[in-house]
Amino acid sequence: MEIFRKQLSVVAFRFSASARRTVVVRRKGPGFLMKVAPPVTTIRSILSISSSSPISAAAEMTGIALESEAEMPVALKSTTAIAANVNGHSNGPASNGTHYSRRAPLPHQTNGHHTNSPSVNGYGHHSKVFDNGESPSSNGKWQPFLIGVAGGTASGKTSVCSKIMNKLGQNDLEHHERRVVTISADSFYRVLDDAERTRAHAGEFNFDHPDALDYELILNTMHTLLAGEKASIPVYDFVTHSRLPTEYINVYPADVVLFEGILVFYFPELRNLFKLKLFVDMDADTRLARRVTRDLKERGRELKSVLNQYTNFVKPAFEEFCLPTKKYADVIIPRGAENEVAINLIVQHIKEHLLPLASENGSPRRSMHELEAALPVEVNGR
Ligand SMILES: Nc1ncnc2c1ncn2[C@@H]1O[C@H](COP(=O)(O)OP(=O)(O)O)[C@@H](O)[C@H]1O
Ligand SMILES: Nc1ccn([C@@H]2O[C@H](COP(=O)(O)O)[C@@H](O)[C@H]2O)c(=O)n1
Repeated sequence: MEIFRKQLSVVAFRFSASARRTVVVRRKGPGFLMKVAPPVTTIRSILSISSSSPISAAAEMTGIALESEAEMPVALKSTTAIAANVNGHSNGPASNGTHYSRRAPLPHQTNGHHTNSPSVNGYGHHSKVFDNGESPSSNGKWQPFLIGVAGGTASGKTSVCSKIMNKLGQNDLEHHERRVVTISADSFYRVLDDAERTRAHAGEFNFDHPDALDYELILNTMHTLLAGEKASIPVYDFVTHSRLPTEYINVYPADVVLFEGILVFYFPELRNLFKLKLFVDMDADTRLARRVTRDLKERGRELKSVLNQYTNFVKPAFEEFCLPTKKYADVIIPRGAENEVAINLIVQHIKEHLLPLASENGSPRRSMHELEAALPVEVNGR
């Protein structure tokens, strides 16, 4: 059993779709790691997982031992800010015009075994088989692993994505080096005509109906990213209910794309692009309270209009269009971003998809070692 020594004081766990057991390792003071006997608990007490999920299947077989410690709270950002932050640059004419077209290797890929040598698809390490044994795409070419994150308004979708990014150490990387990006469906509200905009300012436009979104642009963007190309997406302004006219966000090719929004599971074609579907679950009272606070503070709204909009549109549309899509989720995350255990499980799952697998002996374990050398979360297992 090999123990990995890392700087962060985080309890971590090892969970693999192929693993049959889990070992928990806890840091006890600086430089000392202690193996603790894993209390076996059922994964369903931590998060809900639909029976069709690969995680579920493994968990059913496994009996997962988990422990968690409180972490520093993450900075919670507005959805648009997250999209801009994660994806890099608001590279409109006013920006410095820096464009990145190719990802840099991860630190562990420069140590000999996984150098950045070009492959048939031009993405170097991307031309690998995933560690769950599946091809990364149906035709054998590399494709990003698309993850959908749905949930009601203010349920914590953005915060969950932000935590995932933080735990994967992506926010500390240069934008062009990131292997995971988050996109928000908020970037894709369609352009309104004058009459619609007037209604929007009066809180009388239904932004929670699927027709409020520019679905064509969403699909085009997803297909662009799946083709491994850079996509440019609008920057949305919730104060004016419109796209910023001269700005856009460049989304660079990444291994994992998180796409979050209230209706991302509503459209069948979009839904079917997701390899993993997460639903962030939070009670309606908490969501309303958070939405009021956020909309007054960040979206330039008046209390009366927020409450009217919520009663007339947000709540009914949630029940009609969003809630029924919960059944499509592979993983349901109760309590949103507070649910460290669920988020850690998802992070672990993503890490396994980030791994370049084709190591010399083809062992996923060796790839895990490499990833742990590159990512700031302690993981041990086997
Ligand atoms: N655990 C939490 N505790 C307190 N406030 C939270 C928590 N999670 C999210 N929030 C706040 O609630 C609001 C909505 O969260 P966010 O993650 O943006 O949700 P969504 O993306 O689903 O709309 C934000 O203002 C955020 O700061
Ligand atoms: N101009 C707009 C556009 C959208 N909304 C509301 O945003 C909500 C979705 O964003 P979350 O971050 O809360 O998931 C949705 O419920 C719309 O009502 C808006 O108020 N104004």
